[in-house]
Parts: sequence; C-alpha cells; structure tokens
Amino acid sequence: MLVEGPPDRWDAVTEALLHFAARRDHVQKTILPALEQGTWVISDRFADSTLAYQGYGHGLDHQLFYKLYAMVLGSFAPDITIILDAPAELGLQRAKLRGGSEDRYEAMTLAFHQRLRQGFLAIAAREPNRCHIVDATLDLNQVADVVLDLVLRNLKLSAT
Ligand SMILES: Nc1ncnc2c1ncn2[C@@H]1O[C@H](COP(=O)(O)OP(=O)(O)OP(=O)(O)O)[C@@H](O)[C@H]1O
Ligand SMILES: Cc1cn([C@H]2C[C@H](O)[C@@H](COP(=O)(O)O)O2)c(=O)[nH]c1=O
Repeated sequence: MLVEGPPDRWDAVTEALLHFAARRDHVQKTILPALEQGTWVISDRFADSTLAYQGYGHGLDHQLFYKLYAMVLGSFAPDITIILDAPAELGLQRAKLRGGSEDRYEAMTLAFHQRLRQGFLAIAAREPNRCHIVDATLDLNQVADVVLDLVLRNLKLSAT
C-alpha cells in the first residue's frame, strides 16, 4: 500500500499514520512478546525512518512525529540503531537493481532522498549513544564486519 503507486499517492500525515499503525501492531503482536521471552529482536527500519522520510523528507511537523511516537510506543525504543549511510545517488542506484513494482519511495526526487539522508545524520547526532553510522559505500562483507563489531562492543558481547 505504501511502497507502490505514484509518489503523491499519500500526504506526509497520512503516511506517518499508516507507518505508525503498522508499527503499533508489529510491536504489540511480535516485538514485545519476543522480548518477553528473552528473544533478541532485529528490526529492518523503525521509527527513525518515519522522522527521516515523513519528517525531514516530506516536511511533517516534528512535534507531530514525537506526539505520535509517545502515543503509539510510549518510552519503547531500540537499544542500538545502525544507520547505513551512503550518498543518495548510490542508494538509489542500488535500490534500482532490486527491480519489482515496490518503488514508490525510490521514484521520489533526488532532493527528497538527500533531505532524508541529512535527517538520519541529524537523528544520529542527537542520539549518539543509541545511533551509530556505518559507511555503506564499503562492500557488503566490510559493512557486515563493521556492524557486527559495533553490536558486540555496544551490547558488551563477545564474538565467541
Ligand atoms: N554495501 C553494498 N554493496 C553493494 N550492494 C549493496 C550493498 N548494500 C546493499 N546492496 C544492494 O543494494 C540493494 C538494496 O539493498 P537492501 O536490499 O539492503 O535495501 P532495502 O532494505 O531493500 O532498502 P529499503 O529498506 O529502502 O527498502 C540490494 O540489491 C543489495 O544487495
Ligand atoms: C518504516 C518506514 C519506511 N518508510 C519507507 C522507506 C522504504 O523506502 C519503504 C519501505 O520500507 P521497508 O521497511 O524497508 O520495507 O518505506 C517510510 O517512509 N517511513 C517509515 O516509517
């Protein structure tokens, strides 16, 4: 619903509400029960993407984002967040290789993608203890090594 169709299919508020509705359901039905059982949860994207895409990208009022966050998630937040950073042009080039019809966000302008990259970097600068930026221009194995090292060090785990 969100990833297909023309770029102007939804406005920023509608998109934010849809992403938060899906996130609420995901947290309630999947993430919290897993955490309660002691299972580690890895999520590919979370609320930072809403602030970056709908806030920095589409101009959603940041106060509205924080209100929705508080209403939907309360004080729930990830222990660690890894932001894979690359120039917007490179990210778009890679995303195109995926093919398929789920390209609504990829069809948005380069300026939009540059704004949301700056948004992710601003989020990381505000929360340096939680957010870690990884250079995603490196090759896949190097990126994986850096991510593993960051997770082990920050969660005080060992590789053995
Ligand atoms: N470091 C890298 N070097 C080369 N190719 C990469 C690298 N990282 C990702 N890719 C390729 O880029 C494409 C998009 O990456 P990926 O599938 O991880 O993004 P995604 O999670 O689908 O993105 P989105 O969350 O925006 O939908 C994939 O084809 C992936 O193999
Ligand atoms: C969570 C979230 C995602 N998006 C955008 C970013 C991606 O281009 C698509 C698909 O997300 P996926 O989780 O990688 O499948 O949606 C967004 O705009 N706002 C969000 O909160």
